[in-house]
Amino acid sequence: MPEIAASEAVDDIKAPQIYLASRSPRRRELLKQIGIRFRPLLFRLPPREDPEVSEAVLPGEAAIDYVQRIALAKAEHGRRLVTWRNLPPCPVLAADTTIEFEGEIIGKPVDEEDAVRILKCLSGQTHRVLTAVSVADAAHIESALSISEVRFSPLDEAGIRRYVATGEPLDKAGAYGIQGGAGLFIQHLVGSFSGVVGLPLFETGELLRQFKVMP
Ligand SMILES: Cc1cn([C@H]2C[C@H](O)[C@@H](COP(=O)(O)OP(=O)(O)OP(=O)(O)O)O2)c(=O)[nH]c1=O
Repeated sequence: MPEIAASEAVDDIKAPQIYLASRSPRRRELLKQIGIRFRPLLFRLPPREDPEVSEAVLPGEAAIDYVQRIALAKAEHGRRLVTWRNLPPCPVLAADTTIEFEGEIIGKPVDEEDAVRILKCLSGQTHRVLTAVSVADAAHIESALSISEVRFSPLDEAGIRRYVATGEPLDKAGAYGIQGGAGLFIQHLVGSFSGVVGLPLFETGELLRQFKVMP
């Protein structure tokens, strides 16, 4: 995990405004973009069979409920870590991103073939990207939701396979990164670019103002 180790050194600052309960390099970059001083709480990946926060979908759960439930659970987990580690009090921020297509929830691909299957589904179609952000301090927890519509151009199998071979889709909901090579696939976006990347900056700013982190 050199990516995490590198940002660990850069972001583990002495006087954070918030704690970040996320391992996503995209969320770290987006927080830096708006000048928030944050201290990451999560470093090494938990074992797959024992995740810190279960991301299993409940039977019949809608994407809009799912994404908000998981963002809240991640923020609550971060808040517990602050208590267990006896860290100075600061709000904790967490987020979750998921894709909704034809009523189905699409998360991260399990492997390359799954990424190919997902991208074939999204090809030539419009899907929704939902990102929920939650901020918690000892007394409160508040959340915001960003929903964007993304239209993919029709993709051929060879193009999909070339993209999947880059490795970019594997750690991303919907098996693509709008901020990366998949930018070539996006015909139309209605909503929040930063929300699709994993942290909607407008909604995040509003939440951070509620917690007096930003003026
Ligand atoms: C659709 C899309 C998703 N993504 C990413 C954002 C999220 O990091 C990821 C969805 O997985 P998440 O479970 O939301 O987040 P994560 O596991 O990466 O990080 P953490 O739980 O530690 O905060 O997909 C992109 O980077 N670009 C895109 O265009």
